[in-house]
Amino acid sequence: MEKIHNTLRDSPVARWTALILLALTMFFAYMFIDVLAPLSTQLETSLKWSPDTFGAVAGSEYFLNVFVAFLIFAGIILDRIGVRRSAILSGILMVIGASIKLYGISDHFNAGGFGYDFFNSFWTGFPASAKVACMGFAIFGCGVEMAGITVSKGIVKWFAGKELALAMGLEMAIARLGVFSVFRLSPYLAEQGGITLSVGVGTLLLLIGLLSFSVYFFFDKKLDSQTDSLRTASDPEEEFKVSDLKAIFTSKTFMVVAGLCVLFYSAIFPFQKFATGMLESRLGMTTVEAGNLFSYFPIGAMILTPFLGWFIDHKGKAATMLFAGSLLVIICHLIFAITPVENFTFAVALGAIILLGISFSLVPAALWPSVPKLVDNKVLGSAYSIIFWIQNIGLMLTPILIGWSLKVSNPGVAERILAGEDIKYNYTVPMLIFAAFGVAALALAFYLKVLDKKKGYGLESPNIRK
Ligand SMILES: NCCCC[C@H](NC(=O)[C@@H](N)CC(=O)O)C(=O)O
Repeated sequence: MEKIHNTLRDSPVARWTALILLALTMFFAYMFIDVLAPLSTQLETSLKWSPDTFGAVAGSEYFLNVFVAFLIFAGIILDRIGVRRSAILSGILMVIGASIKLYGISDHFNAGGFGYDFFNSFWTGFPASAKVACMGFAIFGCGVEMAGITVSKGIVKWFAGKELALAMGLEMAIARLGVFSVFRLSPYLAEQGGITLSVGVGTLLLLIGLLSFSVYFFFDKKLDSQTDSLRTASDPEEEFKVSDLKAIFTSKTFMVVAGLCVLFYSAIFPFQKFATGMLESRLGMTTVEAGNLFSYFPIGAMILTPFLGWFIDHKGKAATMLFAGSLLVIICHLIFAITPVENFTFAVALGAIILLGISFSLVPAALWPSVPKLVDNKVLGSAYSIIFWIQNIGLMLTPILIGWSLKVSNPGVAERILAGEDIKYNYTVPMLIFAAFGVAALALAFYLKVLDKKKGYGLESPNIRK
């Protein structure tokens, strides 16, 4: 009897293999997200992308998700068609979007290739290459965010009641390894064969990611068929209805988590896009050196996140971790913002980057496995999609705000760089803005702790109950 009731998720080999397949695609996806991040200086000289153009391209990843509310639809689609089909759909979107972005920055397009004249004929202050890159990145953004919620729901499907936070922590660790790799690889590839080579390799890797999702498809199908055959007539699967979403939008605690998420991540992901430029400016480094230094950030997060996930599974304390992580992000950004030039040494920068890595482990490790404690499983895909959607609004606007603040707090610098002068931006104002996001996140983390205590969601309790 014991054996008959086992499904694929009860086999550690099967469920960890499923995790690796999902995480591998996210590894390549996270590489692609930041493939241009360490190349801001080259983009400014070769494609005439000023900081605000660079910020706009970075923010375009979220454009369709936010304004067309694609993410909300993606959550509904996920809850309706299930994890495996949603995974394939998201993988295809990522490959299409990446290919368009690749075309936009290619020499072929910029030498007057197909569509160049059209994209060069309007809003001439914004380069044609950036317009096409934005279009491609917006489509890629639909794919990567859909993949993110799909993978989260997939992990809950395989690991609920088991090593859920550890599995999510490992998936994020593998994604961080992608960010680390791209900060090393992208400047190197750009040096060898130009920016096109960096983005070209990133696009090719996304194809491999799509293949990995395709293999996962069969694991997921097998698990569903086993679960269906175990389900009795008296215990049918709960159908998802769009009206169920009301419960999510009206939950105060859920909205506090979503608010904390957008504020915290706005202080992290957009910072990643500007960090290399900031380090180049503050430490007088080359792009490659700054990229190498900053690559310790995702590595720190990569090492710590699974341990913290394990801790949450066995000991709990997720709400406390959200508070501690928010506090750390403020300290780090203030170090970057206000440490006087003579004290801002390599060691100080490295210390702040490591602290930021710890912060970036604490919050994600605690936040994502807490969501299933707040909502019903049948709306879990939609719950993740709503959090992502709110988060995406911040992730889209923040790079634009930071790029703009960098430009206006450094009057005339962009023009002097374009004229060939070797001068640097001052990053004080942008870094203070990042610190302010941290302060607001800390306030919400405190409120969440209060709410959890009052309403007993169990955010401080372990996931695995003995
Ligand atoms: N299984 C964990 C899923 C969330 C991971 C989280 N990513 C995001 O929040 C993305 N929406 C951000 C993005 O795509 O830019 C993370 O910590 O990486």
